[in-house]
Amino acid sequence: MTYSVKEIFYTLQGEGGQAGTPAVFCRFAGCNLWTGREQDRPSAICQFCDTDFVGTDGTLGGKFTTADELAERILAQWPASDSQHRMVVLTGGEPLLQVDEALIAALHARGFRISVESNGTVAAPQGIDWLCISPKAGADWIQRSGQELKLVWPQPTFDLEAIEASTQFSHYFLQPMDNVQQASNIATCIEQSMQRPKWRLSLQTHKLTGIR
Ligand SMILES: C[S@@+](CC[C@H](N)C(=O)[O-])C[C@H]1O[C@@H](n2cnc3c(N)ncnc32)[C@H](O)[C@@H]1O
Ligand SMILES: Nc1nc2[nH]cc(C(=O)O)c2c(=O)[nH]1
Ligand code: SF4
Ligand SMILES: [Mg+2]
Repeated sequence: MTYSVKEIFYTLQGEGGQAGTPAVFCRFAGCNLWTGREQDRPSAICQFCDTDFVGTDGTLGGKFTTADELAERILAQWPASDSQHRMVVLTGGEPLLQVDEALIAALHARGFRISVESNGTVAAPQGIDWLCISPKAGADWIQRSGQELKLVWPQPTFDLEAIEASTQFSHYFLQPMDNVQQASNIATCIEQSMQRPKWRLSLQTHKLTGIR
């Protein structure tokens, strides 16, 4: 398996139930719901993406021909003084187009807790420690269980009650869509959460703090 990686960087998880936790981010190139080209955005299944996941030209990006090679590059970003709190976030693009059992084993062998950010269209392999699913209206939503459901909101065709009844996650979050209507999206998320307390507000704290 050759892994195509856009970028690798060390930061704090900005979103969801693990916000504030130091983690190495590995952003895989490519997605099944958008090409990543601006001219294709209006016709894409997922049209609100805030991320450049095209190519392998970002910080420490590249093609990795083995799981061990990629896991070593990820480990090299972690503070040498710590072996107890290693966490990696596999994201993208859509990471589950590339993440396999070999990579999971190679990261676990190096003491990492493995978090994944996925759009839920691909069944997750075994061994992921924290699976965050963020479904997209209009896409096939297959992976309906995990640690965290992080619904970017509003997405008009989604119904919160129906989602609650058809999923099994440990935590449920509403994350305001970052677009020109962000202020009203935040207000809508707060209102929805207060009406349906199963859902908590997830802010993209890395954007608020100006970290990566
Ligand atoms: C860039 S995606 C990559 C992982 C995967 N493809 C997915 O969609 O979950 C990482 C996270 O950012 C969220 N996201 C993307 N664009 C956003 C936006 N404009 N506003 C808020 N969250 C956004 C996604 O829903 C997902 O939870
Ligand atoms: N700090 C930080 N936290 C994040 N959580 C999810 C992200 C993503 O793009 O997948 C992300 C990101 O890009 N940066
Ligand atoms: S599914 Fe994720 S990576 Fe793909 S276009 Fe949507 S938000 Fe971006
Ligand atoms: Mg992001």
